Amino acid sequence: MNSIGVFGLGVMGANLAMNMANKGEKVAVYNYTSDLTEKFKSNFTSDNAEAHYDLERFVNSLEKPRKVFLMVTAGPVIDSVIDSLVPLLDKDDIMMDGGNSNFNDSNRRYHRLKEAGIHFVSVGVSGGEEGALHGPALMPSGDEKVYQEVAPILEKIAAQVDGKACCGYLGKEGSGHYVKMVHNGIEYADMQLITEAYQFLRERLGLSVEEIATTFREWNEGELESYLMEITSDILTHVDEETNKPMVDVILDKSGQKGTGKWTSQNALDVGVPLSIITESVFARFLSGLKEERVRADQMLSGPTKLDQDLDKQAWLELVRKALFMGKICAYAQGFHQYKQASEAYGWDLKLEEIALIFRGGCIIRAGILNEISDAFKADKQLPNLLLSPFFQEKMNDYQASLRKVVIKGMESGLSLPSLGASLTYYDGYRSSQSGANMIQAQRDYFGAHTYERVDKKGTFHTAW
Ligand SMILES: NC(=O)C1=CN([C@@H]2O[C@H](COP(=O)(O)OP(=O)(O)OC[C@H]3O[C@@H](n4cnc5c(N)ncnc54)[C@H](OP(=O)(O)O)[C@@H]3O)[C@@H](O)[C@H]2O)C=CC1
Ligand SMILES: O=C(CO)[C@H](O)[C@H](O)COP(=O)(O)O
Repeated sequence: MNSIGVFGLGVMGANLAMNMANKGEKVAVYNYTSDLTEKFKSNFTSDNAEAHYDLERFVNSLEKPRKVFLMVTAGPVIDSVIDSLVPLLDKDDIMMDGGNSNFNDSNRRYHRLKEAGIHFVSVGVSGGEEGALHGPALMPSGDEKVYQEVAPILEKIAAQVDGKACCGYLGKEGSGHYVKMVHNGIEYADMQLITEAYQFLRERLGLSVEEIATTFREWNEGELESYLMEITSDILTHVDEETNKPMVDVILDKSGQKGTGKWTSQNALDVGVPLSIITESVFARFLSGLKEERVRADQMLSGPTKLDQDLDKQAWLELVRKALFMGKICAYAQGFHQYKQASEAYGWDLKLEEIALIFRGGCIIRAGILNEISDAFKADKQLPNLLLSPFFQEKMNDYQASLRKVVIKGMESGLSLPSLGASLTYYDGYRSSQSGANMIQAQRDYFGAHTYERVDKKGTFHTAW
């Protein structure tokens, strides 16, 4: 009998199944069309992997309670796969969904399957193809007791950092997919911030692609150490064989997106979290999609005509490095604020320090600084915002002037820096003991008699303006 079944042998499913087999699990695999099953069989031979072409045989090859891991296209496909599996499963069997599913769908599926006596575990998966094969970050949720039954497999196949699996029970219902969704939001912000730093270095400081590759490699050895920094410096060393130009210059500047960043921003509006950096990163992808319009606008709309003197390269490199680090921390602060708020709103009891530990390995946003982020939430379970922890408070106080200089210089030069700009605006807004909201309240009361509170006495007031 097999200990687990993987349904879906696309990029992620095939690699996860190989990972499980390589770690000693007896894995049954199935794909709803036979082509990918054939491909899997020709790419991978192992005594631990058994390919099936018949769904019933696939299910019956599993030891009870059966554990089926779905790795198929997120959305309605998951529901149709669940529909096909439910009649073949027994009470107490366990279904896991590793796709990038919307957490609202996962909540619905959890309750629907519960009624059918089947346990549902949402498993956020990050790490791409390589991670799936060698060790992804896994973000599981559902019933804790049920998680304990699948934990030995999940924790074995996950990435390991300092002897700890990048996998752990996160909370009830579909909270695992929620954690993965916000992970992707942070991923969008991190990518956009690196891109803006790259644009500043190239377009304003005049560095060559090779110089930026070297700079990013050096930065990756310090506090900016991260997977995204590493792959960006590598991307910048690639040359297109056809044109002999840097690969990055032959790629069309229109970015795709599959929806998780947008969902993160949509949910931030629902739970009331200022998620400006991540949301600006989503908007930047939308703006990038308007390629033809942007080309037209470039010919019609003017920017600054004259740039000031040449900038001191060494000094500005350090300013940009600090600005990038600060932007990244502000993006993490927003993402973790969203976890905190959602945890309260949905009654999930998410452990922020555990989430940061899971992100340390396997996933796309893995970064050295996650140790400090975890420490900050561990030291103060009630910490309202990462920026208020002693470690990050000191960093922010030290780096804010750099971020300010880079944003001002970039904007003055006509560069569009939505996420660095949003980081600075967030930082200044968050540290403002006096916001402009008194004026908003006055305006609301003026046109709509919405009332306001006063600074000098308790109560609700209205003025006959
Ligand atoms: N790629 C990545 O980096 C990551 C992806 N994910 C998530 O993992 C999941 C799988 O992604 P990935 O492997 O990249 O995608 P692929 O496109 O490579 O694979 C999709 C899988 O879904 C199956 N599928 C599609 N339609 C149906 C259907 N109607 N019924 C049954 N099966 C179907 C496909 O089978 P067939 O080809 O035969 O149609 C295939 O096995 C997605 O939810 C994705 O969001 C999560 C983390 C990272
Ligand atoms: O989940 C992932 C990484 O963590 C997937 O690669 C996802 O597709 C990335 O999102 P997008 O395609 O919207 O950029």
